[in-house]
Amino acid sequence: MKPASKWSDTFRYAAEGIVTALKSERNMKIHLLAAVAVLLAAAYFRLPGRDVALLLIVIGLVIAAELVNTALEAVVDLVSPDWHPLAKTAKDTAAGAVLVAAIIAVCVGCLLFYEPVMAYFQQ
Ligand SMILES: Nc1ncnc2c1ncn2[C@@H]1O[C@H](COP(=O)(O)OP(=O)(O)OP(=O)(O)O)[C@@H](O)[C@H]1O
Repeated sequence: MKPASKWSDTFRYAAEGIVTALKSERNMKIHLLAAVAVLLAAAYFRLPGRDVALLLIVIGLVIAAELVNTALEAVVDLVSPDWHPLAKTAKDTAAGAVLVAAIIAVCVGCLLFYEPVMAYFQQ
């Protein structure tokens, strides 16, 4: 039986997974840059803590969806390197999950930034 891994190993493997996804997935880099830009904008417009918490939730949702999508792509490429309709379904639906999360994140961002941005330009 495989020996139980330590907590530190668990975190290290998870960090390796995140770094691998960041290096290999262009979309992951875009999501991360967008997240940093949104959080900087939230600080600039002094969004209340509750709104920042909502932004963190949707940012986490998008990044987690992209990580799962990356994992699924790797598994599909491993088990089905040749074209297969089920491989297509798996990859397309996983990509769809990222798209849904990203659309929700953009909607939440628009709702939260609308008032402070309008107030800024009406000054
Ligand atoms: N083995 C396969 N069988 C059938 N269709 C596939 C297969 N591999 C990829 N595809 C199709 O090609 C699309 C792109 O697959 P690919 O592995 O290149 O993902 P990707 O474009 O790199 O995704 P991402 O941008 O999220 O990294 C999939 O969504 C799917 O429709």
